[in-house]
Amino acid sequence: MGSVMKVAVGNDHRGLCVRPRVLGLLAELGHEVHDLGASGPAGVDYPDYAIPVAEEVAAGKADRGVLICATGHGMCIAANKVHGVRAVNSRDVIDAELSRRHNDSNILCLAADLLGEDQIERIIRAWLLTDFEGGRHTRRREKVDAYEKSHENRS
Ligand SMILES: O=C(CO)[C@H](O)[C@H](O)COP(=O)(O)O
Repeated sequence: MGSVMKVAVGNDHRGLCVRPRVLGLLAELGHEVHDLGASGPAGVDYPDYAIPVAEEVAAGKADRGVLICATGHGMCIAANKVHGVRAVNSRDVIDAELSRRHNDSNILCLAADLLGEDQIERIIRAWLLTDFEGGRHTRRREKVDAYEKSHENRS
């Protein structure tokens, strides 16, 4: 059992099918969930969900974020535009764990079209429980942070 976190969650219409399972899992694990996802089947645009979740994480209002669309790609691209976000699109448990251990990922994107619900649950459980290793990985993360900071005010 890991520590209790605030987790912001977003989905578009294609992530709607797995939304109940994801929200239920996070609640079952005892996390504080902020649901920012689409609640109906009408076609929507993933940036409208990825960016609010990413902004919550970047502002420290949420510890982590989970985003779901058909492939995970659009959510991941949009979330990574927000400074301070390290979003990854994970397809398996090892991949998700490595993104925590080496990259300190703070948003997990998932592909509702390509992953079964059981696999999504396994990935989320592992990702939430895995810590950043620090050490040499901190130096590398800091280089990314420094680049981001030096470009903050450029248009
Ligand atoms: O995966 C996605 C973005 O990466 C979207 O969920 C997907 O592109 C939506 O497609 P459509 O409008 O055809 O339902």
